Amino acid sequence: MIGGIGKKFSYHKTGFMLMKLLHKTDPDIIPLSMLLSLLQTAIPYSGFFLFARLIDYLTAGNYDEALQTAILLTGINLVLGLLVDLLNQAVEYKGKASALGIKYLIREKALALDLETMENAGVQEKINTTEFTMRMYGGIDYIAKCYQKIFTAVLSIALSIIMILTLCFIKPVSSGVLNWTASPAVSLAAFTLVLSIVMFWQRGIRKELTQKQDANRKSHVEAEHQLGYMLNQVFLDYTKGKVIRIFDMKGMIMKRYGIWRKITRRVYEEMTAMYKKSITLNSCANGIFITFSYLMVFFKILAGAVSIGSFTKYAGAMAQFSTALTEISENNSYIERMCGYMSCFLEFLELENKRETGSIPIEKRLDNIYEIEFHEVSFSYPGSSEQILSKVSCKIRLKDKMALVGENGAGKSTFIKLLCRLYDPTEGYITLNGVDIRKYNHREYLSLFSVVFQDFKLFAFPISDNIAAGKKWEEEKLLKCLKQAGIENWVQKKKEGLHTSLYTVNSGGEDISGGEAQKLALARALYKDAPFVILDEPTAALDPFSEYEIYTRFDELVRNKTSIYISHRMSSCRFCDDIMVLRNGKIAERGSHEKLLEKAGIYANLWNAQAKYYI
Ligand SMILES: Nc1ncnc2c1ncn2[C@@H]1O[C@H](COP(=O)(O)OP(=O)(O)OP(=O)(O)O)[C@@H](O)[C@H]1O
Repeated sequence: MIGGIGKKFSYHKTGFMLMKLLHKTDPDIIPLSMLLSLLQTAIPYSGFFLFARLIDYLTAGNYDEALQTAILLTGINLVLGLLVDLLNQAVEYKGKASALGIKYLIREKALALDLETMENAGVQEKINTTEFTMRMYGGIDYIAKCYQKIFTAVLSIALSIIMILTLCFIKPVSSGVLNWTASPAVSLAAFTLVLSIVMFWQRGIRKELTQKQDANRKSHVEAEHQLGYMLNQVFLDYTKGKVIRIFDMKGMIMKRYGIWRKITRRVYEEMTAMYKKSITLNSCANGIFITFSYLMVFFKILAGAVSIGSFTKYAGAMAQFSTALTEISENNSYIERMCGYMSCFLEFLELENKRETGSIPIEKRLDNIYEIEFHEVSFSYPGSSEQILSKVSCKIRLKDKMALVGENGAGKSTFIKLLCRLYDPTEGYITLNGVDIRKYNHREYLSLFSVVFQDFKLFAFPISDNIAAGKKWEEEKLLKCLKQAGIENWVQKKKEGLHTSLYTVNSGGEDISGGEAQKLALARALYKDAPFVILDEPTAALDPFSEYEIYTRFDELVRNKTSIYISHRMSSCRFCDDIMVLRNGKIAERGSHEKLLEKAGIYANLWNAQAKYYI
């Protein structure tokens, strides 16, 4: 399932799978948490037994034994308390470290997935939901903590049931009405009845809470996502500051922010009211059970079934039982809330890379004889019915300089995305040297292309990492590519040279102009030295001199390679051997510059329209 916040897994199945994942990242956490639960349970119960004994010794006047019991009680409490503290810290620390490891897993998967899947709105929603949940409510370590608390509560319940049943079955020694009220049959029946009422009540409270959480989930995630966008990419993104000021967008931005803030506030208020209600109702259920417990023990003491010292033991066990029921109910609600969100994370991890279908390696050819052909290729973007390309068939001629021309939105960039297999055709297929490109190993196939995208992206990393794309770089080759792109002098003037960081002005980096950035993007494409060079509007931000230089060096830049050039500057297309004109999703015209002018069709119209302004 790709789209939306799904509920593919049940809450506890999600929880179980998350715990498995946590166990994989650190196999110690779960055993340590279980040990912690055992110790946490041992503290109150050892206390109940020893305290009961202490009171009995005191009431019987056995002061020596009373003193020994008091010392034992204090010692056990001290040792267990210390161990619980140490274990708690270890589990907490390990949990946080694993949560970071799991965050790393998300980022690694996001980079490994194919672009088509990552662009899908449903997938983005899954990532947003996971990130938001971990930020707002804690990560998988928090869910593990809830499970640990539930485990402690279950242990506590098991011990208290044994004690309560023992108490129920102890027969009174007195006669009359007390004999009847404290009899095992009545004690058992009363205990079962009160327990059923309390459990039924708590189940109702939890169900209502879960329904409310489910209803609020979608709007909550969307509102938080919008607020996150406003905060990180509008208010704090100084590069948008000039547009905001020139177009006086402050009012509009604050209004939008206000709307989303109102939605989040409403969600929080509703959830807080619901939590308050559930805590109050749980406390009432708790109160009923504790009152019943005290009465039962009280009757047993009056009927002579147990000693006065046993009051603390049995009443304590019953109070523990009731608290443990509430703990289970509350932590179950937290788990349901978290797992409701975090099931998205598991669905995201399950997504498969659509591009990892092929395995044929790409033949390494020094002669660069790679021939690509489109066979009746049609394409619509996922989720859209609009056909961007329709039954396009064409061969990209070997080592030609080809130009792709067409009006805005004609599908030129889409053609390139299909060629590089960032997307697969909806119909038809593409071949490389006669073999369907889906059969090739995708990473190897991608290595054939060097592209300067229209929206080329540089990163706030050093220039060297931007150009060599993080690979081990050779200085000489790097400088040569920078020179070919016309930006070598600019880089050499920088104090840090190739190590200069881009954009991070606040921490010693360099802010760069649009044209400089485009030249660096061109240098990156040249450094890759792939057999296909694709340049999508590569000179749009360049000044006339720089553009002229690139054109004159174009032959040298793409020598011995197949190149595809996309530009709305028609004059640049004349350098190309083959021009393809796209219109309405089809190849409307194809030929050399001279041939297409002669044809007096779309290309000639585009050429003449532009030529008019340059005469
Ligand atoms: N990721 C996407 N999802 C949906 N539609 C898209 C996506 N990318 C592009 N389109 C649509 O596909 C059509 C072709 O876009 P494309 O970018 O291929 O055109 P182009 O010829 O390169 O345009 P331009 O000359 O303006 O750069 C456009 O209508 C565009 O809105």
